[in-house]
Amino acid sequence: MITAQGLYKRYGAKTAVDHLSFEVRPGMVTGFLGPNGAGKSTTMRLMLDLDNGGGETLFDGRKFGTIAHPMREIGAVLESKAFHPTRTARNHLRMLAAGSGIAFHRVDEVLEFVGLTEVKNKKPKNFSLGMAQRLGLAQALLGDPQTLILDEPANGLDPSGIHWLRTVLKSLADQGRTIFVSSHLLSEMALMADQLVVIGRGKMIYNGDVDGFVRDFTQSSVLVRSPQAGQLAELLRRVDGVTVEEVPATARPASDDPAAVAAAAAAGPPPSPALRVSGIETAAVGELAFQNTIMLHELVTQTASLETAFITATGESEEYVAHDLGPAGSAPGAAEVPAAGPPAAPPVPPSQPGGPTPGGAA
Ligand SMILES: Nc1ncnc2c1ncn2[C@@H]1O[C@H](COP(=O)(O)OP(=O)(O)OP(=O)(O)O)[C@@H](O)[C@H]1O
Repeated sequence: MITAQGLYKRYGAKTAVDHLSFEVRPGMVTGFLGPNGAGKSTTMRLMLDLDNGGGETLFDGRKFGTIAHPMREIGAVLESKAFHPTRTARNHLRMLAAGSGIAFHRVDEVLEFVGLTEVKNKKPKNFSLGMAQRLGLAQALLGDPQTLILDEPANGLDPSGIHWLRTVLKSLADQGRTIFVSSHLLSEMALMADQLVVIGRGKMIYNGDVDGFVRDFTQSSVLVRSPQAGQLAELLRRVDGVTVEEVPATARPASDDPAAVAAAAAAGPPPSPALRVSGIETAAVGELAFQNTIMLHELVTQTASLETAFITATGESEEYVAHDLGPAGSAPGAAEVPAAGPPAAPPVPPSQPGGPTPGGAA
């Protein structure tokens, strides 16, 4: 169990972490979320006594500084490439093992576990970000610790690496360990985390279970499909606080397109009309339909995603807000370029997901 009390950090006039208190319980994965610059890394550094600031963090009742061999109790990765520049991956871990009284055979075990056996005699300075993350996790697991604190461990991993990481962290939690992990991959967090600590501008926004976060910051709705949708909509609109929206039917193919007509025929009759209803429980929609002998073809609760909840919860506390990019050449004076001058540059396209990022990591 981690107990953080009143964590606080200022950089000059800026308060990076503003009196944060929370608990991270064993036997589950706790996700640590917040927009860029929210104070996640600073909080993690404070927890591990790597930064000066206010507040106190206890690990199973003890301060980090009083633990004789921290690596054997707390495994942490805060920097993805914080390795010795000239040692091989294996020697880097052997050096750490020696310092904490950990048997050398454990080094080969953890390297095997994270899939780096083939490159164990290579220098990590040449590792990709994903390989560095794996080595970081190997380092954190070296002392078989009860507690793991990981800052963005999925950063740089490929999809199968991310899947593997999720399986590893969940199984470590199932063994009763305490796992505190930050990530910007919300879909991943939705699959991995049981509890969440969400911060914005250094302040606590939410501390509790994942479902509660989505419930608190989004509105769920009910999708109901019925051949008598119009009649049901009328009844629902009479209930206080209920809003009803008609869901447009999927566009039908143009009748003169033989391939589209054949595909539509193969797909069967069009579905009955649907309504999206908010402000009422799913069961109550079903009961209202039943009492009025309205036939239903579908009745389902639609829950918003963790991403939607995150954007709603942290929208006000985003530190870095993007703005629209105008077309190149729209700067003052651009219009005054003489017609005989060089042609204007084409508009800058928006960056593609996964595309190169200036100055970004390889
Ligand atoms: N060494 C420093 N000197 C001055 N300001 C700093 C320093 N380190 C962090 N900050 C500021 O403190 C705030 C919190 O930073 P921090 O890196 O903890 O955020 P974060 O949530 O980890 O962000 P990200 O998701 O982008 O990694 C930011 O406004 C940052 O600019």
